[in-house]
Amino acid sequence: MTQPTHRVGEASWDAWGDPAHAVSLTESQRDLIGRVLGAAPDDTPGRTAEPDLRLPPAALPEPARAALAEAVGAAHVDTGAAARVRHAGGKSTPDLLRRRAGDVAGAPDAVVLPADHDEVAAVLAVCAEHGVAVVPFGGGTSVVGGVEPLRGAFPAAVALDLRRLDRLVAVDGTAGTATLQAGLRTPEAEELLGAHGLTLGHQPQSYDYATIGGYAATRSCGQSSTGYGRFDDMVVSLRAATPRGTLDLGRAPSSAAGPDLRRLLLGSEGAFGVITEATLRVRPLPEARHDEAWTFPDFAAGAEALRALAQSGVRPTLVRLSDEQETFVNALLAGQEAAPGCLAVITHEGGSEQAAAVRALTAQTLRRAGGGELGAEPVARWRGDRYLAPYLRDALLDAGVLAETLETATTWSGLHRLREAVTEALTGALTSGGGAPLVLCHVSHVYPEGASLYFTVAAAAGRDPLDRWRAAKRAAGDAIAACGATITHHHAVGTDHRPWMEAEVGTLGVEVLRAVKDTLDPAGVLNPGKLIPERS
Ligand SMILES: Cc1cc2nc3c(=O)[nH]c(=O)nc-3n(C[C@H](O)[C@H](O)[C@H](O)COP(=O)(O)OP(=O)(O)OC[C@H]3O[C@@H](n4cnc5c(N)ncnc54)[C@H](O)[C@@H]3O)c2cc1C
Repeated sequence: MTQPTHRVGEASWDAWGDPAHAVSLTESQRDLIGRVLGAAPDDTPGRTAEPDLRLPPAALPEPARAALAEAVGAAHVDTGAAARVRHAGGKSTPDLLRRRAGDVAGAPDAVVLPADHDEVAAVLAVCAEHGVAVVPFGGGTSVVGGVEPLRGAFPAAVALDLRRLDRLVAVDGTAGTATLQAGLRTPEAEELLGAHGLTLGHQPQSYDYATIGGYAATRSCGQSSTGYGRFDDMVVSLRAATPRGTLDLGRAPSSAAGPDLRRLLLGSEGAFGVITEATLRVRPLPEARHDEAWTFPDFAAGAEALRALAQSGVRPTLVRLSDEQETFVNALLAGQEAAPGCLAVITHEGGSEQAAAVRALTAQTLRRAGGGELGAEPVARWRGDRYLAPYLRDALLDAGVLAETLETATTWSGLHRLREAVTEALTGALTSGGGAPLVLCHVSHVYPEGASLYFTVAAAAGRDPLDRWRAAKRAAGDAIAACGATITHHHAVGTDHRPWMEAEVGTLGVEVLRAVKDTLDPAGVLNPGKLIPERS
């Protein structure tokens, strides 16, 4: 059984993905949105056409441009408007709102496309010498401001686009590992691995565009994390270029040789170095997959069932539980009658016998916890739409709806308090004359000790949707911190979560991060303004 390998075209500059997959809302969806949220497209700022964008002239000093051209070849230093606009930021709703409004003033001064590790190292040396900020750019799917081309103290910034690092370097079938270059996107990585009968099993919703290097740099977590693990847990070794030289980290499946320095690069978000390749644990392509949807009377019962499952040691591949509101809204959007209760999606992949055995054990646990089986069909529907859902956000923005997501994680003991607190914060911040927002939530990843909560918010955009979202995000972030939960389970820190980093790791923790940065990047050119809080 192969993993999805469909190819998508170049992503749109002001929307999620391939314009060929753009969707429009149906009349009844529009009607529902108008009635429930009081949203209307006419109330909302329109969309700027690409030819009407006003881009400031590229400010890259000529000696720096010439040195970069020498490092990677003149054809791979692109100062053209199209390239600069497509590297102006990531794919959060605020990113898209800014670009739709024609705000690309912060676009990088050039896009640099190295071919290999040595060229990446050469680019970093040039940028450090000439004082140019350098923003590593994988798929550009960051939703936390991670690829915003901030200049920091420097007059210019370049986006370091890793797309030319796109090779499967080696496969060790005996060890079950594969070495992949950082710029490989998931569909291409899976196609290369599939030819060897292998898979990574990493399936975030940004699957079509995100890259191996981006996953490592953000500690990404795919939807099948229960079975395949988080991305950081798949990493056996890493190679990274830094302004001070190369780091080759990891040489055995496990080691006691001091603190695990791989973990310094995992989640370093381009602030410490540029990951150029990773050796990853891979798995045989699954022989079988069993999909099963379950229903629970309410979210509390569903969460309790997932806790029992996670603590039983039985590991399905994918576990996800929507709350009552999300279950209801998803059914309406699919044009179906909404049943009461909460929907859980569970899948099992692997060898035929193993997948069947785990499925039976899962069913036993969930039945005992009060779950009812709904069969495979709701999962097939969810699976068919899961990589298309982000296109819906663009259609909602067009329809005058502010739609965004955020995520966090905590222990099972704190889960309900966290869900309530974040829901209250978002509802309080986004309730206005137009009505209350919709706040939907699901458990997206489970662990024996706790789970992550993923919130989807929809509200009338109004005249200043950016300002509305900023206030809502601030309220939600404060609520998360007050609950003692993590500010991010898998989206990373970027610019957006920086204000809560000190609460997350403590003052001394921030100092440690600064010390590492000062050692690896003494000029401070790597991805300024991300991850590490400003010195006060
Ligand atoms: C619609 C949508 C759905 C998403 N769903 C998920 C999900 O299910 N799970 C999940 O984990 N995330 C998800 N994300 C967030 C995002 O896809 C992840 O953070 C992903 O890991 C980013 O990969 P990328 O290649 O696009 O990195 P980019 O966005 O290009 O970069 C992210 C950060 O990493 C740095 N970086 C990139 N490449 C390198 C490198 N080689 N070396 C050093 N630093 C580097 C960048 O400078 C930046 O700080 C989603 C995003 C969107 C828009």
